[in-house]
Amino acid sequence: MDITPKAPIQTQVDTDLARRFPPRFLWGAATASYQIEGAVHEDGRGSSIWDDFSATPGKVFEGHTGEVAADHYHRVEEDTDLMVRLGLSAYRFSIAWPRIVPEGRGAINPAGLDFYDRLVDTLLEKGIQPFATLYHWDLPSPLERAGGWLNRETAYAFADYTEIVARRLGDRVASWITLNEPWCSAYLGYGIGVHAPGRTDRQGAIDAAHHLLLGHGLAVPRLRAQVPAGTPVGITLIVNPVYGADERAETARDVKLAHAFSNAWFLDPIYRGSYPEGFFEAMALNPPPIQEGDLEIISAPLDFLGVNNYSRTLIRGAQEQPLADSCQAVAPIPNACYTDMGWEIYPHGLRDLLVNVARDYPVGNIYVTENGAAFPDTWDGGETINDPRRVSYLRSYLTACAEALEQGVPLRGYFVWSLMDNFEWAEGYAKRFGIVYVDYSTQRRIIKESGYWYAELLNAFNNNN
Ligand SMILES: CO[C@H](O)c1c[n+]2c([nH]1)[C@H](O)[C@@H](O)[C@H](O)[C@H]2CO
Repeated sequence: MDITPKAPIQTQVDTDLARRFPPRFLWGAATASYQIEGAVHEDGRGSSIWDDFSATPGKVFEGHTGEVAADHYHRVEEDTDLMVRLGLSAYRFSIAWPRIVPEGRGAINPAGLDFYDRLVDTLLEKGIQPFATLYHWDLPSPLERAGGWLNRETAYAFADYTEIVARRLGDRVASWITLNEPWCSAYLGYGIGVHAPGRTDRQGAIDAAHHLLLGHGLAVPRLRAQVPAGTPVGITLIVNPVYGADERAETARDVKLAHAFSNAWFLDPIYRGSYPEGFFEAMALNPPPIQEGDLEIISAPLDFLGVNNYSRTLIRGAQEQPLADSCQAVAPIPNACYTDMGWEIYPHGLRDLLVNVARDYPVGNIYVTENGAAFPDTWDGGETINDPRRVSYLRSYLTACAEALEQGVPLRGYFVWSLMDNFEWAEGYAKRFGIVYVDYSTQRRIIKESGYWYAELLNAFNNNN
């Protein structure tokens, strides 16, 4: 049965592309609590570091905050109906720790659990698999006041929070993701301060990263104890393919450093039980405060790796020995295309990283848990928004996924970022990633051309299987 809405514009139906994906491949869209929910003062929700950061003048574009965002908190029915219209088989969302345990530790807020209970039940009623991320950056403010991820205790608080959520939702959530991109939390939040909590201490980034990883490792067994046997548990990491711009030895050296900084910093402890050799020296920093047994905890076996990828890094080596986080990325690249974030569009990078990660690490299954593009979409009041560049971006990156599958990569699903336009962190609402447009003045949702294209692709896939 063809359930897709008739697109008001003719979108080329990529039936050939759809045919390249195996039966039971999951097709989803992803969001995150602080970016879409709004309702930050409702039903007992506590404050998060992103409430504090966005309220701090100069931190977020034009002082934008997540106070209202896309008002998803009040629009679950409407937004899950949108997911049905798009033909999604899964939906990746994140749970706001401050809604569940407003102080970070201690008292539980029943209304917070009730909200996600309703969301999960609604998704299941509409035939959509819930993929829950436990932490997508909205740390409860009281924990930050106690040191945040610089404080080892936060890792234990995260494990306690995880158990509370899993006890309530564990019987219905299809798959669990502990952390979203701890690299961002650690480096952007504690190292260079462009994300919450806005600290600028590179050693702090190393220490925070360790405690985020420790929280992940502590949370895994607590999750597994509360969910049905076999429920997949994983983590989502940025994985950024790094290439050399030339054949010089210093370029090869710097590519290796940049890979350690971008990827192995987290992949190695999780999947190899140790940090990459020489990494802390290459950062000219001290190792984090590792305690006996930490790496065993951190490398708890997982069922899948969630990969977030949007672009690549191209490196031109510097003569002198650089720090790992100062390797000379090359930009702009002649004849390259860029999204509105200034990220190069390079779909081969996704194929290459999927092949390399599956080869180099025992990741089990892989999901692309985020991939998408920001472009300066505008709405003229019409039935849709023409965003041909996003259609082209998605077609090219999904082709890369198909190529990776054909090379044997155990890719089990793809989540487009994002279901709808939302609060893009320090960029506020200035950057639009959605396949659905949000008119923030009215909260009206308008499916973009890319949304109709994605729905047609999923429908073609369903018709093949
Ligand atoms: C550099 O790309 C990162 O992998 C990345 C990109 N993104 C992310 N991580 C985050 O997980 C999302 O919350 C962002 O909204 C999204 C778009 O910026």
